[in-house]
Amino acid sequence: LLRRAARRARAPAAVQPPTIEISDAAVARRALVDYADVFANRPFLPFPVALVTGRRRRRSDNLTSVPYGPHWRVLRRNLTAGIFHPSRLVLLAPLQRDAVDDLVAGISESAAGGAVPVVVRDAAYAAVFRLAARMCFGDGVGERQVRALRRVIREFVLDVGVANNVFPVSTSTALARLRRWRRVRRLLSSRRRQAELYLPLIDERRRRMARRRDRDADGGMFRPYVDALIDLRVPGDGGSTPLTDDEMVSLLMEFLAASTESVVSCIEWTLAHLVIDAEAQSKLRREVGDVGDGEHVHGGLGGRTPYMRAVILESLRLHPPVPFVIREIVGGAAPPVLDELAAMPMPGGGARVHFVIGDIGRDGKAWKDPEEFRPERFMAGGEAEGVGPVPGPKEVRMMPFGAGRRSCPGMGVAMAHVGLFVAALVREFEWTPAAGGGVDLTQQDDLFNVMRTPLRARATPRPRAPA
Ligand code: HEM
Repeated sequence: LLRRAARRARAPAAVQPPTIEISDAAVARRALVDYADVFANRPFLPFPVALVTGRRRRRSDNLTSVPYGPHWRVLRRNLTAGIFHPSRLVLLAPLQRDAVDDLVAGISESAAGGAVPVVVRDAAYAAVFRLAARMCFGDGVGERQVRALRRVIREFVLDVGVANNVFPVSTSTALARLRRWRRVRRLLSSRRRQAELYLPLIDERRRRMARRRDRDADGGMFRPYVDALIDLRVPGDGGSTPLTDDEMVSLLMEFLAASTESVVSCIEWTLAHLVIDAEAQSKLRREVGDVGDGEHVHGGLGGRTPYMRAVILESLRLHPPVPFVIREIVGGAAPPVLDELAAMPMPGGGARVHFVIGDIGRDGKAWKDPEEFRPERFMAGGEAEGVGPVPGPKEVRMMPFGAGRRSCPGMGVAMAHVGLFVAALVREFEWTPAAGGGVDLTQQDDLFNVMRTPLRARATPRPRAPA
Protein backbone atom coordinates (compact mmCIF):
# COMPACT_ATOMS: atom_id res chain seq x y z
CA LEU A 1 0.00 0.00 0.00
CA LEU A 2 2.82 2.38 0.89
CA ARG A 3 4.42 1.53 -2.42
CA ARG A 4 1.20 2.39 -4.25
CA ALA A 5 0.98 5.72 -2.44
CA ALA A 6 4.64 6.37 -3.11
CA ARG A 7 4.12 5.70 -6.82
CA ARG A 8 1.41 8.34 -6.81
CA ALA A 9 3.73 10.70 -4.95
CA ARG A 10 6.37 10.20 -7.69
CA ALA A 11 4.01 11.44 -10.38
CA PRO A 12 5.99 13.39 -12.97
CA ALA A 13 6.07 17.15 -12.71
CA ALA A 14 4.23 17.57 -15.99
CA VAL A 15 0.94 16.29 -14.58
CA GLN A 16 0.98 18.56 -11.52
CA PRO A 17 -1.78 21.09 -12.09
CA PRO A 18 -0.87 24.77 -11.79
CA THR A 19 -2.03 26.69 -8.72
CA ILE A 20 -3.29 30.23 -8.68
CA GLU A 21 -3.95 32.38 -5.62
CA ILE A 22 -6.94 34.65 -5.37
CA SER A 23 -6.91 37.49 -2.81
CA ASP A 24 -9.68 39.57 -4.34
CA ALA A 25 -13.03 39.35 -2.55
CA ALA A 26 -15.11 40.14 -5.64
CA VAL A 27 -13.39 37.42 -7.69
CA ALA A 28 -13.80 34.97 -4.80
CA ARG A 29 -17.51 35.73 -4.62
CA ARG A 30 -18.01 35.31 -8.36
CA ALA A 31 -16.16 32.00 -8.36
CA LEU A 32 -17.61 30.46 -5.21
CA VAL A 33 -21.16 31.77 -5.54
CA ASP A 34 -21.90 32.50 -9.21
CA TYR A 35 -19.86 29.56 -10.49
CA ALA A 36 -20.51 27.30 -7.53
CA ASP A 37 -20.82 24.20 -9.72
CA VAL A 38 -17.36 24.68 -11.20
CA PHE A 39 -15.77 25.47 -7.83
CA ALA A 40 -17.36 22.65 -5.88
CA ASN A 41 -14.43 20.24 -5.46
CA ARG A 42 -11.15 20.10 -3.64
CA PRO A 43 -8.05 18.34 -4.96
CA PHE A 44 -7.62 14.67 -4.15
CA LEU A 45 -5.72 14.16 -0.91
CA PRO A 46 -3.12 11.43 -0.61
CA PHE A 47 -4.57 10.02 2.61
CA PRO A 48 -8.20 9.00 2.06
CA VAL A 49 -7.14 5.52 0.94
CA ALA A 50 -8.56 2.24 2.18
CA LEU A 51 -6.17 1.21 4.91
CA VAL A 52 -8.37 -0.99 7.01
CA THR A 53 -10.14 -2.91 4.29
CA GLY A 54 -7.13 -2.50 1.99
CA ARG A 55 -9.26 -2.61 -1.13
CA ARG A 56 -7.25 -1.57 -4.13
CA ARG A 57 -7.94 1.94 -5.34
CA ARG A 58 -11.03 2.23 -3.19
CA ARG A 59 -11.25 5.75 -1.78
CA SER A 60 -12.45 6.34 1.73
CA ASP A 61 -13.48 9.92 1.62
CA ASN A 62 -14.49 12.27 4.34
CA LEU A 63 -16.56 15.38 3.83
CA THR A 64 -13.56 17.49 2.94
CA SER A 65 -12.32 15.17 0.21
CA VAL A 66 -15.51 13.69 -1.25
CA PRO A 67 -16.43 15.04 -4.69
CA TYR A 68 -19.54 17.17 -4.84
CA GLY A 69 -22.60 14.98 -5.53
CA PRO A 70 -25.07 12.61 -3.83
CA HIS A 71 -22.45 11.01 -1.55
CA TRP A 72 -21.29 14.42 -0.32
CA ARG A 73 -24.91 15.48 0.21
CA VAL A 74 -25.64 12.45 2.41
CA LEU A 75 -22.50 12.91 4.51
CA ARG A 76 -23.09 16.61 4.93
CA ARG A 77 -26.74 16.21 5.91
CA ASN A 78 -25.80 13.53 8.38
CA LEU A 79 -23.53 16.05 10.12
CA THR A 80 -25.71 19.14 9.90
CA ALA A 81 -29.09 17.53 10.64
CA GLY A 82 -27.92 14.52 12.68
CA ILE A 83 -25.40 16.26 14.94
CA PHE A 84 -25.47 20.04 14.56
CA HIS A 85 -29.23 20.54 14.49
CA PRO A 86 -30.18 22.95 17.32
CA SER A 87 -32.47 20.31 18.88
CA ARG A 88 -29.45 17.99 19.21
CA LEU A 89 -26.97 20.66 20.25
CA VAL A 90 -29.08 21.63 23.24
CA LEU A 91 -28.28 18.19 24.68
CA LEU A 92 -24.60 19.03 24.51
CA ALA A 93 -24.85 21.47 27.44
CA PRO A 94 -23.55 19.07 30.17
CA LEU A 95 -20.52 18.15 28.05
CA GLN A 96 -19.85 21.81 27.31
CA ARG A 97 -20.03 22.67 31.01
CA ASP A 98 -17.52 19.92 31.78
CA ALA A 99 -15.23 21.29 29.08
CA VAL A 100 -15.38 24.80 30.54
CA ASP A 101 -14.61 23.39 34.00
CA ASP A 102 -11.65 21.50 32.48
CA LEU A 103 -10.32 24.68 30.94
CA VAL A 104 -10.68 26.78 34.08
CA ALA A 105 -9.13 24.02 36.22
CA GLY A 106 -6.24 23.60 33.73
CA ILE A 107 -5.48 27.33 33.73
CA SER A 108 -5.84 27.66 37.52
CA GLU A 109 -3.47 24.78 38.06
CA SER A 110 -0.68 26.18 35.91
CA ALA A 111 -1.21 29.88 36.72
CA ALA A 112 -0.33 29.60 40.44
CA GLY A 113 -2.59 32.52 41.29
CA GLY A 114 -1.20 34.63 38.46
CA ALA A 115 2.45 34.20 39.46
CA VAL A 116 3.38 31.90 36.57
CA PRO A 117 2.58 32.70 32.92
CA VAL A 118 0.19 30.23 31.32
CA VAL A 119 0.60 28.75 27.84
CA VAL A 120 -3.01 29.24 26.82
CA ARG A 121 -2.91 26.89 23.84
CA ASP A 122 -2.04 23.83 25.93
CA ALA A 123 -4.89 24.27 28.40
CA ALA A 124 -7.37 25.17 25.64
CA TYR A 125 -6.33 22.24 23.48
CA ALA A 126 -6.87 19.71 26.27
CA ALA A 127 -10.35 21.03 27.11
CA VAL A 128 -11.55 21.49 23.53
CA PHE A 129 -10.23 18.12 22.40
CA ARG A 130 -11.91 16.27 25.26
CA LEU A 131 -15.20 17.89 24.28
CA ALA A 132 -14.69 16.94 20.60
CA ALA A 133 -13.82 13.34 21.55
CA ARG A 134 -16.97 13.05 23.63
CA MET A 135 -19.04 14.51 20.77
CA CYS A 136 -17.53 11.84 18.54
CA PHE A 137 -17.56 8.76 20.74
CA GLY A 138 -19.97 9.56 23.58
CA ASP A 139 -19.35 10.63 27.14
CA GLY A 140 -18.16 7.15 28.10
CA VAL A 141 -14.83 7.60 26.30
CA GLY A 142 -12.11 7.27 28.96
CA GLU A 143 -9.35 9.71 29.83
CA ARG A 144 -6.61 7.40 28.57
CA GLN A 145 -8.40 6.97 25.26
CA VAL A 146 -8.87 10.72 24.96
CA ARG A 147 -5.16 11.29 25.53
CA ALA A 148 -4.22 8.63 22.96
CA LEU A 149 -6.64 10.08 20.40
CA ARG A 150 -5.25 13.54 21.05
CA ARG A 151 -1.70 12.36 20.51
CA VAL A 152 -2.37 10.83 17.10
CA ILE A 153 -4.44 13.75 15.84
CA ARG A 154 -1.72 16.17 16.96
CA GLU A 155 0.92 14.09 15.22
CA PHE A 156 -1.13 14.01 12.05
CA VAL A 157 -1.74 17.75 12.00
CA LEU A 158 1.90 18.51 12.78
CA ASP A 159 3.11 16.13 10.07
CA VAL A 160 0.99 17.87 7.51
CA GLY A 161 1.91 21.25 8.99
CA VAL A 162 5.66 20.65 9.01
CA ALA A 163 5.37 19.92 5.32
CA ASN A 164 3.87 23.43 5.17
CA ASN A 165 1.76 22.50 2.20
CA VAL A 166 -0.98 19.91 2.21
CA PHE A 167 -1.25 19.91 -1.53
CA PRO A 168 2.30 20.28 -2.79
CA VAL A 169 2.41 21.60 -6.29
CA SER A 170 6.00 20.95 -7.20
CA THR A 171 7.62 17.57 -7.61
CA SER A 172 10.03 18.89 -10.18
CA THR A 173 13.24 17.85 -8.41
CA ALA A 174 14.33 14.52 -6.99
CA LEU A 175 14.58 16.12 -3.54
CA ALA A 176 11.02 17.48 -3.75
CA ARG A 177 9.77 14.04 -4.78
CA LEU A 178 11.64 12.37 -1.92
CA ARG A 179 10.19 14.85 0.57
CA ARG A 180 6.71 14.27 -0.76
CA TRP A 181 7.15 10.50 -0.65
CA ARG A 182 8.31 10.68 2.99
CA ARG A 183 5.37 12.87 3.85
CA VAL A 184 2.86 10.51 2.27
CA ARG A 185 4.48 7.60 4.11
CA ARG A 186 4.22 9.37 7.48
CA LEU A 187 0.63 10.36 6.82
CA LEU A 188 -0.28 6.80 5.95
CA SER A 189 1.30 5.35 9.04
CA SER A 190 -0.37 8.00 11.18
CA ARG A 191 -3.64 7.05 9.52
CA ARG A 192 -3.05 3.43 10.44
CA ARG A 193 -2.44 4.33 14.10
CA GLN A 194 -5.68 6.28 14.09
CA ALA A 195 -7.56 3.29 12.72
CA GLU A 196 -6.12 1.10 15.50
CA LEU A 197 -7.52 3.48 18.07
CA TYR A 198 -10.88 4.24 16.49
CA LEU A 199 -12.00 0.78 15.43
CA PRO A 200 -12.40 -0.67 18.95
CA LEU A 201 -14.36 2.45 19.94
CA ILE A 202 -16.60 2.08 16.88
CA ASP A 203 -17.18 -1.60 17.65
CA GLU A 204 -18.05 -0.81 21.23
CA ARG A 205 -20.70 1.67 20.04
CA ARG A 206 -22.02 -0.89 17.52
CA ARG A 207 -22.50 -3.44 20.31
CA ARG A 208 -24.14 -0.86 22.50
CA MET A 209 -26.52 0.17 19.71
CA ALA A 210 -27.40 -3.46 18.97
CA ARG A 211 -28.38 -3.90 22.62
CA ARG A 212 -30.58 -0.81 22.55
CA ARG A 213 -34.03 -1.61 21.27
CA ASP A 214 -35.18 1.89 20.40
CA ARG A 215 -32.21 3.25 18.48
CA ASP A 216 -33.72 6.69 17.98
CA ALA A 217 -34.46 7.36 21.62
CA ASP A 218 -31.57 9.44 22.91
CA GLY A 219 -32.88 9.46 26.48
CA GLY A 220 -32.04 13.15 26.72
CA MET A 221 -28.37 12.47 25.96
CA PHE A 222 -26.35 13.92 23.10
CA ARG A 223 -26.07 11.37 20.29
CA PRO A 224 -22.41 11.02 19.35
CA TYR A 225 -21.24 11.34 15.77
CA VAL A 226 -20.10 7.72 15.61
CA ASP A 227 -23.69 6.52 16.23
CA ALA A 228 -24.97 8.63 13.35
CA LEU A 229 -22.22 7.20 11.13
CA ILE A 230 -23.05 3.61 12.09
CA ASP A 231 -26.69 4.17 11.15
CA LEU A 232 -25.91 6.01 7.93
CA ARG A 233 -26.57 4.48 4.49
CA VAL A 234 -24.97 6.02 1.42
CA PRO A 235 -26.09 5.65 -2.18
CA GLY A 236 -23.86 3.32 -4.18
CA ASP A 237 -23.91 1.14 -7.30
CA GLY A 238 -25.81 -1.67 -5.60
CA GLY A 239 -28.24 0.54 -3.63
CA SER A 240 -27.69 2.09 -0.22
CA THR A 241 -24.83 0.67 1.81
CA PRO A 242 -23.35 1.30 5.25
CA LEU A 243 -20.05 3.15 5.51
CA THR A 244 -16.89 1.07 5.47
CA ASP A 245 -14.58 1.12 8.48
CA ASP A 246 -12.15 3.19 6.44
CA GLU A 247 -14.75 5.80 5.70
CA MET A 248 -15.71 5.96 9.37
CA VAL A 249 -12.08 6.45 10.38
CA SER A 250 -11.73 9.23 7.80
CA LEU A 251 -14.87 10.99 8.97
CA LEU A 252 -14.09 10.70 12.68
CA MET A 253 -10.56 11.94 12.17
CA GLU A 254 -11.90 14.90 10.21
CA PHE A 255 -14.39 15.73 12.95
CA LEU A 256 -11.77 15.58 15.72
CA ALA A 257 -9.20 17.65 13.84
CA ALA A 258 -11.66 20.22 12.46
CA SER A 259 -13.45 20.81 15.72
CA THR A 260 -10.29 21.17 17.79
CA GLU A 261 -7.50 22.82 15.80
CA SER A 262 -9.40 25.75 14.35
CA VAL A 263 -11.39 26.39 17.52
CA VAL A 264 -8.22 26.42 19.66
CA SER A 265 -6.49 28.69 17.15
CA CYS A 266 -9.40 31.13 17.33
CA ILE A 267 -9.48 31.07 21.16
CA GLU A 268 -5.75 31.77 21.32
CA TRP A 269 -5.81 34.64 18.82
CA THR A 270 -8.86 36.17 20.46
CA LEU A 271 -7.32 36.04 23.92
CA ALA A 272 -4.03 37.43 22.59
CA HIS A 273 -5.85 40.56 21.46
CA LEU A 274 -7.70 40.80 24.76
CA VAL A 275 -4.39 40.58 26.65
CA ILE A 276 -3.07 43.50 24.57
CA ASP A 277 -6.31 45.49 24.67
CA ALA A 278 -7.27 45.76 28.35
CA GLU A 279 -10.22 48.00 27.54
CA ALA A 280 -11.78 45.42 25.19
CA GLN A 281 -11.17 42.75 27.84
CA SER A 282 -13.03 44.76 30.52
CA LYS A 283 -15.86 45.57 28.14
CA LEU A 284 -16.26 41.92 27.25
CA ARG A 285 -16.13 40.90 30.92
CA ARG A 286 -18.91 43.33 31.72
CA GLU A 287 -21.06 41.91 28.95
CA VAL A 288 -20.37 38.31 29.94
CA GLY A 289 -21.09 39.13 33.59
CA ASP A 290 -24.48 40.49 32.65
CA VAL A 291 -25.68 37.20 31.19
CA GLY A 292 -25.64 33.80 32.85
CA ASP A 293 -23.60 30.77 31.78
CA GLY A 294 -26.62 29.24 30.06
CA GLU A 295 -26.75 31.97 27.46
CA HIS A 296 -23.32 30.98 26.16
CA VAL A 297 -23.74 27.29 26.67
CA HIS A 298 -26.69 27.31 24.35
CA GLY A 299 -24.84 29.15 21.67
CA GLY A 300 -26.55 32.47 22.28
CA LEU A 301 -23.75 34.46 20.71
CA GLY A 302 -26.04 36.88 18.96
CA GLY A 303 -28.83 38.43 20.99
CA ARG A 304 -27.51 39.30 24.39
CA THR A 305 -23.77 39.14 23.70
CA PRO A 306 -23.19 41.33 20.64
CA TYR A 307 -19.75 42.44 21.81
CA MET A 308 -18.58 38.84 22.18
CA ARG A 309 -19.73 38.16 18.64
CA ALA A 310 -17.92 41.28 17.42
CA VAL A 311 -14.70 40.30 19.22
CA ILE A 312 -14.73 36.82 17.71
CA LEU A 313 -15.52 38.09 14.21
CA GLU A 314 -12.69 40.62 14.45
CA SER A 315 -10.32 37.87 15.55
CA LEU A 316 -11.44 35.65 12.65
CA ARG A 317 -11.09 38.51 10.17
CA LEU A 318 -7.49 39.14 11.21
CA HIS A 319 -6.45 35.55 11.89
CA PRO A 320 -8.59 33.05 10.01
CA PRO A 321 -7.64 29.65 11.49
CA VAL A 322 -7.81 28.02 8.05
CA PRO A 323 -5.49 29.94 5.72
CA PHE A 324 -6.99 28.98 2.35
CA VAL A 325 -10.17 27.87 0.70
CA ILE A 326 -8.95 25.33 -1.82
CA ARG A 327 -10.66 24.20 -4.98
CA GLU A 328 -9.74 22.14 -7.98
CA ILE A 329 -11.22 22.83 -11.36
CA VAL A 330 -10.95 20.51 -14.29
CA GLY A 331 -9.57 21.53 -17.66
CA GLY A 332 -11.91 23.27 -20.01
CA ALA A 333 -14.18 24.21 -17.11
CA ALA A 334 -12.47 27.52 -16.34
CA PRO A 335 -15.27 30.09 -16.45
CA PRO A 336 -14.73 33.68 -17.53
CA VAL A 337 -14.61 34.60 -13.84
CA LEU A 338 -10.85 34.19 -13.72
CA ASP A 339 -8.81 35.74 -16.51
CA GLU A 340 -5.72 34.13 -15.01
CA LEU A 341 -7.25 30.70 -15.49
CA ALA A 342 -8.47 31.36 -18.99
CA ALA A 343 -4.92 32.26 -20.01
CA MET A 344 -3.26 29.44 -18.12
CA PRO A 345 -2.03 26.27 -19.79
CA MET A 346 -3.40 23.25 -17.90
CA PRO A 347 -1.13 20.40 -18.84
CA GLY A 348 -2.58 18.02 -16.24
CA GLY A 349 -6.11 18.88 -17.33
CA GLY A 350 -6.99 21.19 -14.46
CA ALA A 351 -5.87 23.77 -11.94
CA ARG A 352 -5.88 24.39 -8.22
CA VAL A 353 -7.23 27.61 -6.89
CA HIS A 354 -6.30 28.92 -3.44
CA PHE A 355 -8.50 31.69 -2.10
CA VAL A 356 -6.36 33.49 0.48
CA ILE A 357 -8.77 34.08 3.36
CA GLY A 358 -6.42 36.33 5.37
CA ASP A 359 -5.80 38.72 2.45
CA ILE A 360 -9.52 39.10 1.86
CA GLY A 361 -10.14 40.00 5.52
CA ARG A 362 -7.33 42.56 5.54
CA ASP A 363 -8.07 44.19 2.21
CA GLY A 364 -7.49 47.93 2.61
CA LYS A 365 -10.10 48.68 -0.07
CA ALA A 366 -12.84 46.98 1.96
CA TRP A 367 -11.75 47.65 5.55
CA LYS A 368 -10.79 50.84 7.41
CA ASP A 369 -7.42 50.40 9.15
CA PRO A 370 -7.49 46.72 8.31
CA GLU A 371 -4.51 45.78 10.51
CA GLU A 372 -6.14 47.20 13.66
CA PHE A 373 -8.07 45.02 16.12
CA ARG A 374 -11.31 46.94 16.39
CA PRO A 375 -14.34 44.81 17.31
CA GLU A 376 -16.55 47.91 17.30
CA ARG A 377 -16.60 47.80 13.51
CA PHE A 378 -19.02 44.84 13.78
CA MET A 379 -21.34 46.60 16.25
CA ALA A 380 -24.44 48.62 15.37
CA GLY A 381 -23.42 51.66 13.32
CA GLY A 382 -19.96 50.22 12.58
CA GLU A 383 -18.54 49.82 9.07
CA ALA A 384 -19.20 46.04 9.21
CA GLU A 385 -22.56 46.02 10.94
CA GLY A 386 -24.44 43.04 9.52
CA VAL A 387 -21.30 41.23 8.30
CA GLY A 388 -21.36 37.66 9.58
CA PRO A 389 -19.01 34.69 9.68
CA VAL A 390 -20.26 33.31 6.34
CA PRO A 391 -20.77 35.71 3.42
CA GLY A 392 -24.16 36.09 1.86
CA PRO A 393 -24.67 35.67 -1.89
CA LYS A 394 -24.21 39.37 -2.71
CA GLU A 395 -20.90 40.35 -1.13
CA VAL A 396 -17.79 38.83 0.41
CA ARG A 397 -16.11 41.01 3.05
CA MET A 398 -14.49 38.12 4.91
CA MET A 399 -14.82 34.34 4.70
CA PRO A 400 -13.15 32.59 7.66
CA PHE A 401 -15.51 29.63 7.19
CA GLY A 402 -15.27 29.61 3.40
CA ALA A 403 -18.11 30.38 1.03
CA GLY A 404 -20.51 28.66 -1.31
CA ARG A 405 -21.50 25.00 -1.31
CA ARG A 406 -18.51 23.67 0.59
CA SER A 407 -18.49 26.31 3.35
CA CYS A 408 -17.88 25.04 6.87
CA PRO A 409 -20.79 23.02 8.32
CA GLY A 410 -19.34 23.47 11.83
CA MET A 411 -19.58 27.26 11.79
CA GLY A 412 -22.44 27.54 14.30
CA VAL A 413 -20.98 25.16 16.83
CA ALA A 414 -17.49 26.65 16.38
CA MET A 415 -18.72 30.19 17.08
CA ALA A 416 -20.67 28.93 20.09
CA HIS A 417 -17.68 27.04 21.48
CA VAL A 418 -15.22 29.89 21.02
CA GLY A 419 -17.73 32.18 22.76
CA LEU A 420 -18.24 29.70 25.56
CA PHE A 421 -14.52 29.28 26.28
CA VAL A 422 -13.54 32.93 25.87
CA ALA A 423 -16.43 33.92 28.16
CA ALA A 424 -15.16 31.57 30.87
CA LEU A 425 -11.58 32.82 30.45
CA VAL A 426 -12.46 36.48 30.96
CA ARG A 427 -15.03 35.79 33.67
CA GLU A 428 -12.66 33.72 35.79
CA PHE A 429 -9.33 35.48 35.19
CA GLU A 430 -7.79 38.89 34.67
CA TRP A 431 -5.39 38.56 31.72
CA THR A 432 -2.15 40.54 31.50
CA PRO A 433 1.03 40.11 29.43
CA ALA A 434 3.70 37.85 30.92
CA ALA A 435 6.37 39.90 32.75
CA GLY A 436 9.18 40.92 30.41
CA GLY A 437 7.42 39.74 27.26
CA GLY A 438 4.81 41.28 25.03
CA VAL A 439 2.46 39.38 22.77
CA ASP A 440 3.92 38.37 19.43
CA LEU A 441 1.17 38.44 16.79
CA THR A 442 3.25 36.78 14.05
CA GLN A 443 1.23 34.16 12.19
CA GLN A 444 2.40 30.75 11.14
CA ASP A 445 0.36 29.30 8.30
CA ASP A 446 0.60 25.55 8.38
CA LEU A 447 -2.41 23.37 7.91
CA PHE A 448 -3.98 25.81 10.40
CA ASN A 449 -2.97 29.38 11.10
CA VAL A 450 -1.48 29.51 14.59
CA MET A 451 0.52 32.02 16.63
CA ARG A 452 4.18 31.43 15.83
CA THR A 453 5.05 32.18 19.45
CA PRO A 454 2.34 30.55 21.56
CA LEU A 455 0.55 33.03 23.80
CA ARG A 456 1.95 33.15 27.35
CA ALA A 457 0.05 35.40 29.71
CA ARG A 458 -0.63 35.92 33.40
CA ALA A 459 -4.05 34.72 34.52
CA THR A 460 -4.97 36.22 37.88
CA PRO A 461 -8.06 34.57 39.37
CA ARG A 462 -10.96 36.96 39.82
CA PRO A 463 -13.11 36.94 42.94
CA ARG A 464 -16.28 34.93 42.34
CA ALA A 465 -19.47 36.94 42.32
CA PRO A 466 -21.72 36.08 45.30
CA ALA A 467 -24.31 33.45 44.32
C1 HEM B 1 -13.27 28.42 14.18
C2 HEM B 1 -13.53 27.21 13.74
C3 HEM B 1 -13.56 26.77 12.28
C4 HEM B 1 -13.10 27.42 11.17
C5 HEM B 1 -12.45 28.79 11.08
C6 HEM B 1 -13.38 26.57 10.03
C7 HEM B 1 -13.08 26.89 8.71
C8 HEM B 1 -13.37 26.09 7.63
C9 HEM B 1 -13.08 26.43 6.26
C10 HEM B 1 -12.39 27.71 5.79
C11 HEM B 1 -13.51 25.41 5.49
C12 HEM B 1 -13.40 25.33 3.96
C13 HEM B 1 -14.66 25.95 3.39
C14 HEM B 1 -14.68 26.04 1.89
O1 HEM B 1 -13.95 25.30 1.24
O2 HEM B 1 -15.45 26.89 1.36
C15 HEM B 1 -14.09 24.42 6.36
C16 HEM B 1 -14.64 23.25 5.92
C17 HEM B 1 -15.09 22.26 6.77
N1 HEM B 1 -15.17 22.34 8.14
FE1 HEM B 1 -14.68 23.89 9.30
N2 HEM B 1 -13.99 25.43 10.48
C18 HEM B 1 -14.13 25.52 11.84
C19 HEM B 1 -14.72 24.60 12.67
C20 HEM B 1 -15.25 23.40 12.27
C21 HEM B 1 -15.91 22.47 13.13
C22 HEM B 1 -16.22 22.66 14.62
C23 HEM B 1 -16.24 21.40 12.37
C24 HEM B 1 -16.94 20.19 12.90
C25 HEM B 1 -16.82 19.00 12.51
C26 HEM B 1 -15.80 21.67 11.01
C27 HEM B 1 -15.93 20.82 9.92
C28 HEM B 1 -15.66 21.15 8.61
C29 HEM B 1 -15.91 20.26 7.48
C30 HEM B 1 -16.46 18.83 7.56
C31 HEM B 1 -15.57 20.95 6.33
C32 HEM B 1 -15.69 20.46 4.88
C33 HEM B 1 -17.10 20.80 4.37
C34 HEM B 1 -17.43 20.36 2.96
O3 HEM B 1 -16.54 20.19 2.13
O4 HEM B 1 -18.64 20.21 2.66
N3 HEM B 1 -15.20 22.89 10.99
N4 HEM B 1 -13.99 24.86 7.66
